[in-house]
Amino acid sequence: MDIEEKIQLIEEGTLEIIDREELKKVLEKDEPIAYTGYEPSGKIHLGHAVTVQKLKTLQKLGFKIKILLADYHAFLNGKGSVEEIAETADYNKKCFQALGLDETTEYIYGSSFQLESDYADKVYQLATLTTLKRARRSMDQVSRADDNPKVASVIYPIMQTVDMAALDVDIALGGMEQRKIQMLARENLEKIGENVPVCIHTPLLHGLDGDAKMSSSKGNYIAVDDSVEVISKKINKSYCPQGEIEGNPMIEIAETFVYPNQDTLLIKRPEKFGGDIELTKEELLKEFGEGNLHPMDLKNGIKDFLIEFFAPVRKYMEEN
Ligand SMILES: N[C@@H](Cc1ccc(O)cc1)C(=O)O
Repeated sequence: MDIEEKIQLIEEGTLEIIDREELKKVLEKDEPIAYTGYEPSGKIHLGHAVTVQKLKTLQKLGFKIKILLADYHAFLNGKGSVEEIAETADYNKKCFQALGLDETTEYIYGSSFQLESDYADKVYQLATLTTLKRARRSMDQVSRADDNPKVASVIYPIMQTVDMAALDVDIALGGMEQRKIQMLARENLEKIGENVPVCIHTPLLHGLDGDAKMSSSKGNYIAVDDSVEVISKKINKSYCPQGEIEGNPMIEIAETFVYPNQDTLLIKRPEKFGGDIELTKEELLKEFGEGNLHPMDLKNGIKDFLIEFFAPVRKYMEEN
């Protein structure tokens, strides 16, 4: 595969790559490193699966993958004690493995290197170079709104920046909510003479309730290890207005998980409602957008897809 083809694969389903020219150089390296950090979270859900899917693509292209289980970051963000968070991190690691990242994937706990003197030295350097305003602003979509923010909230983005140097990454991948932190990191790493990674951002999924963001704290997600019954129940209840494409979580799931993995979506219907149909992405968008496909039918197709798509995850979680 030539470099242009690789870039196209990486670009598919992303919102932005900063920047494309730098990515070309990274792709010429022998074993480039890509990373994503995750605050340990009660459940690993479809939102997380968006970046994991992209990491799998990068892995197939020869990247070394590092997954940061960002325990100290979760602690700084008020998610519990470091010990509690470490336990959640172990469970998350198993979920990532179940999602099909191979054995070469490295899982790294933040706390395993974030106390080292070299690390601390870089944090202090960046603390002198970063304005409070910019650090705070970078956290807008990562921490909950707070009228009286803690110092922790400005240490957080600085540490995320130093992670990139400490883990020696060529690509920093994250959802669009990470954008302000990642852009700050690019500027700051350059200032302290560190390698500046290419930043790649993937779209955020709407919650099943139609909320702007799928998130663990809102409970509006499908977890990758949800049972068949739970998937069915959640999909049946989810927001899916007839004829509406924008902000429709069922359409988003089709675009993000169905079509990158298969050409058509099978929708089973009783004969009296027209019988089974198989739709390409273009057909689905047209039929649903024009109001010709009933939300219940779309939901059934998505439900059947997700049940099958995550069957290997449920199996892995049971066996391990
Ligand atoms: N900020 C990320 C977590 C993260 C932490 C440290 C990093 O180096 C990278 C990512 C989140 O919101 O979940």
